Amino acid sequence: MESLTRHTDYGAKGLNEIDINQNPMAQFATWLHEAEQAEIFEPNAMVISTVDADGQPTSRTVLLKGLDDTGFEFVTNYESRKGKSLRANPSVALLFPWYALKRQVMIVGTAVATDAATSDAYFARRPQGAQLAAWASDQSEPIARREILDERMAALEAQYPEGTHVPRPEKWGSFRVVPSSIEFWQGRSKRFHDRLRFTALDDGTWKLERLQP
Ligand SMILES: Cc1cc2nc3c(=O)[nH]c(=O)nc-3n(C[C@H](O)[C@H](O)[C@H](O)COP(=O)(O)O)c2cc1C
Ligand code: PXP
Repeated sequence: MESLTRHTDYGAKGLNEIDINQNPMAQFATWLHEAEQAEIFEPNAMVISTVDADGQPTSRTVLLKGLDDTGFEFVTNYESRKGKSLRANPSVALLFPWYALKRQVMIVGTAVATDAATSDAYFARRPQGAQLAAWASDQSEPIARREILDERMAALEAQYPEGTHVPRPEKWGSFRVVPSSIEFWQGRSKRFHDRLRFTALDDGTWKLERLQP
């Protein structure tokens, strides 16, 4: 396996304290826009790590669905494995792995369920198939056969013909991750990378530090 011994050079493009936006959410929006421009697959995909009631960490990918000065939003099933973990422990880590740009963004924060109106508004914008899938799936629970899921879906499609209103299941909705730190990582040659980390201060401002590669 050639990839295991490869030493790819991550290039000369740096990240410095002068050029970085002093508002990390604005800096994040710039990098997300650049990931979109680079046409990488699902630039808004992020890995979210949670810790369950027993202290066991787990990670999985979700899509970023909203971004503003207060945090990062995603949608999921509140009764899923991650939903249960977040009820027990709201601490999370987010990772945006933009390898094609030799970049990653690492966020530490706290996840809070949004209000029902926010979840309703997003659910209403989803394609009907995805709305029905949210009803059909008890996310993260084992099931004996794929056919059972397909039968559930067929029954839902009969109940809600194309174009009819599908209400949001209560078990499904959005979370907002309120960041306590945001690190911007830019890969550089010789594994001598740039790392700039913002930490939220009590007065609402951010402290910026450079970390060693
Ligand atoms: C690119 C990608 C995007 C995904 N986006 C979501 C998402 O936004 N919400 C979600 O619940 N699951 C999403 N999934 C599925 C999750 O990775 C995961 O399988 C699911 O949420 C169950 O996780 P859990 O059992 O740890 O709760 C996505 C998977 C991939 C590969
Ligand atoms: C199970 C699941 N829920 C939610 C999402 C994200 O929301 P949406 O389907 O509205 O893009 C995804 C995206 O892959 C998903 O797989």
